[in-house]
Amino acid sequence: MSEAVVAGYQPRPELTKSVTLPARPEPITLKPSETAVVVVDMQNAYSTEGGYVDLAGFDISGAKGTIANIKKTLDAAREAGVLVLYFQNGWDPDYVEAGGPGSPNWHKSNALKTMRKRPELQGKLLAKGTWDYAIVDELQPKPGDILVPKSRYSGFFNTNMDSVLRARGIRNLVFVGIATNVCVESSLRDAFHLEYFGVMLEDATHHLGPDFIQQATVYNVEKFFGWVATVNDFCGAIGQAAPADAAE
Ligand SMILES: NC(=O)N/C=C\C(=O)O
Repeated sequence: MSEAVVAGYQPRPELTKSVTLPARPEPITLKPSETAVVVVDMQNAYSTEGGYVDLAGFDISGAKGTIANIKKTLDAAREAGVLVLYFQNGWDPDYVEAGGPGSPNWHKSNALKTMRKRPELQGKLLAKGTWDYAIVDELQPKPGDILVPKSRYSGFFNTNMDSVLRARGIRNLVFVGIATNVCVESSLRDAFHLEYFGVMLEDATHHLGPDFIQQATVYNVEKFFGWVATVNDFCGAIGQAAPADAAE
């Protein structure tokens, strides 16, 4: 059955107009109706002083600028009718979803390791319902956005992400968030293997670790897994598709 004959279905022809996004290694053409912006783990844990990665000893001084650039990206995306999806990383308050010693996650998660080293933090890091788990105030989801909870680095693993996207005919994913080299890259790689076209906005992502690690992911995405673009280029391109009355 064609979607257009379903009662109550309201096609929005302006969203099917293609725009060309300047990107590396080459420009990519996107239809807003087939595109989603994926906001990766913009929780206090990853971008606010006193959150998990700060307590674990990572430098998050660049996170404020990343938040501002993501906000700009989301404003432009929503105005153009582009779907916005949020990943939210973490586990139940008892950390059952984190896995025990039989899970590599138990051994590699710096949140779990930090809590084992500092027992007074137990229950506070990345646990559902805590300040650490919450999305930062500046980027609170808006009506119509979709939230996908996840318990490992890739937002496609053990989540409904693929079904959510396929049900809406989404083919292109524009990734922003923290951390470039962990959850952003893991999710973009999985997106590639599931036949999605992944774009990373390099100035709306932030890395965990030395600066060269940001460049390593940019190289990987550009060369092997997708496309790299900037916030200004994305906003400029997607603005071409925004309904004429949206700016009034
Ligand atoms: N959101 C992320 O990239 N997370 C990275 C590390 C972690 O969650 O421990």
